[in-house]
Amino acid sequence: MACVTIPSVILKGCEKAMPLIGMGTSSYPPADTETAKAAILEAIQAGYRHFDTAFAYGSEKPLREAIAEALRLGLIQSRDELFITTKLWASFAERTQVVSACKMSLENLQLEYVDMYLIHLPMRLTEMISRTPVAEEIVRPLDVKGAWEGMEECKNLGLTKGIGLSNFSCKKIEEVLSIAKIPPALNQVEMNPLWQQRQLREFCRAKGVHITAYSPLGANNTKWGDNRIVESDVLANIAKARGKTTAQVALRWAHEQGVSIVTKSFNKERMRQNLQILDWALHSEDLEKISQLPQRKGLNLASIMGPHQLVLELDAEV
Ligand SMILES: NC(=O)C1=CN([C@@H]2O[C@H](COP(=O)(O)OP(=O)(O)OC[C@H]3O[C@@H](n4cnc5c(N)ncnc54)[C@H](OP(=O)(O)O)[C@@H]3O)[C@@H](O)[C@H]2O)C=CC1
Ligand SMILES: O=C[C@H](O)[C@@H](O)[C@@H](O)[C@H](O)C(=O)O
Repeated sequence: MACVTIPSVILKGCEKAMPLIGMGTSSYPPADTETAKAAILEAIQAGYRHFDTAFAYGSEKPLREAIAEALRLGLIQSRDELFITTKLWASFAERTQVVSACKMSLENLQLEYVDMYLIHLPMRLTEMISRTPVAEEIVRPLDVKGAWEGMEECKNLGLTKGIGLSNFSCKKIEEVLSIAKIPPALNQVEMNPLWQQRQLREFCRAKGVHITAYSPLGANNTKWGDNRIVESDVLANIAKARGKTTAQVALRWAHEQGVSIVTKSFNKERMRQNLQILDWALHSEDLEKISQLPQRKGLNLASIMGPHQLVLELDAEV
């Protein structure tokens, strides 16, 4: 089967162009190493070159094994052909720990550098946790200045080609911009037809911060998502009219908004289907219908971390 070529975007302060569609590696229930590795290899064969991982997902090691295997098999000639994003976990989100946390991820990945390093969440945990929800005492506000200085140090040391944010609101991004020597290249947030992020996108456009959409399919079949996108009648009707699947309509919609996408499928057919969104377009009446869909946030941090005051406040920010 043919391998799709995915267009890339040049990001502020990032030395490497980022493919506009990336493969997510956060799976539920968590995939075992062999399953994740096989899926990533399959994705490379399908044409994916951007992989989104995080210290917290436990998918850095399977990704390392898949990269090594892809090189062995000659699916790629060099690691440089891949764009690897990983994330600073909240338990290490303070000035003195950022660089060592980045090195820990590099060790897990067996890479000399990643292409993008993101602050995973706009909060700090005072302990390493292996399960959620967490106790309220360990949840702290993020020291934005200290954490961002640590991220800048990672970039200056050559541990990453670019640095950015994830799950940051307009207010929190403003705080970063007010102290940044290197501005954040992007903010990775939930975005899909049912949570379109209009306000945040407008703000980021004005500030030159790129948006990456996560859970573009609403993360169906995971504990942090639901089936409201893949089972939406409005999207299904548009899909029928265009001869596409509902998932492709959701992904094409995000693509047409000028954002990049990270979406996860460990299924050979679906991961290929999700790349077939580049050579057709939604009609203006489709876009009109999608713009009228009622909005609801899918991923609330409080449902993961616990309904703690600080977490509820973060969830309320846009
Ligand atoms: N920064 C952050 O805080 C967050 C980042 N992320 C990142 O974004 C990635 C993608 O988001 P995610 O939350 O996984 O959700 P997605 O919206 O990408 O949905 C993934 C789910 O949809 C299924 N699926 C994939 N393709 C199709 C299809 N064509 N038709 C029907 N179902 C499909 C997958 O199952 P199957 O594998 O069986 O196909 C999986 O259950 C994550 O893997 C992670 O890397 C996600 C959440 C938070
Ligand atoms: O333990 C918590 C989880 O890792 C969660 O907070 C994040 O990982 C987020 O859902 C994501 O998928 O990026």
